[in-house]
Amino acid sequence: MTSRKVVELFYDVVSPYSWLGFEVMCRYRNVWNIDLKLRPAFLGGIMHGAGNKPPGLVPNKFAYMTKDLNRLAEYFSVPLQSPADPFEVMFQKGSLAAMRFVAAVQEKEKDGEKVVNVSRELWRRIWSEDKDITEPASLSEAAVKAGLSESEIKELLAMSTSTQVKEKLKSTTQAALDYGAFGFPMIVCHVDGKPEMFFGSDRFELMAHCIGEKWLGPQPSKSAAKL
Ligand SMILES: N[C@@H](CCC(=O)N[C@@H](CS)C(=O)NCC(=O)O)C(=O)O
Repeated sequence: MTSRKVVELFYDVVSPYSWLGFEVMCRYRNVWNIDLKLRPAFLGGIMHGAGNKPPGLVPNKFAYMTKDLNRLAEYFSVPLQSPADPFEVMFQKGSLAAMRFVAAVQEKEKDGEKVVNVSRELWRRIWSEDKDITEPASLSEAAVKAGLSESEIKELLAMSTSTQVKEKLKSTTQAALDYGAFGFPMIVCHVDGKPEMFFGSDRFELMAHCIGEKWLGPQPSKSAAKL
């Protein structure tokens, strides 16, 4: 077997398209010969640093995205549902506290699955159940569902406001900007020592081609069973 290609996934739980990208990459991490590195970062910092603005602020794009996300939820089999007030959720409440919490989980926990599970539970809250992700009690509920213990959660909540964790989130966000990010999800595939950057959850076929793998659709285990 040739050595595994490193694939970095930059994401923020405020981004519904990142949820789709995340679930697909989690499904493919044992199908493709890749070493998937999760890179939780802050989309607000990307928008600011890249001089971009969220597509949801353009009324026609917002209307299109709402339809697009409904279709994609079904296509990707991800239980994504828009919250009642997406503007409040995305632009007023935001995800800074949540992403600092995910960064703390990544900093402390050796078990990478905890980052996967906590991220997924936060997405589920904001993009499926229309629940808050800004209050410590909300982060705590997500972490309990992700299987973390009360004592772990207490320590992680304290860590998430520390300078060390704030700097970690900042530096991951800066790393994404350095690769050329202007939005999320962003996937960086390291091919022959060169980083190849892909924006969005709609570039998997092209990405697979670039890393010499096959795109088997959004649910590779189901397609493999059919072959
Ligand atoms: N076409 C992409 C759209 C992804 C997308 O719109 N991401 C938002 C965050 S949820 C973003 O960062 N957009 C920046 C931009 O469109 O310039 C996909 O299907 O995944």
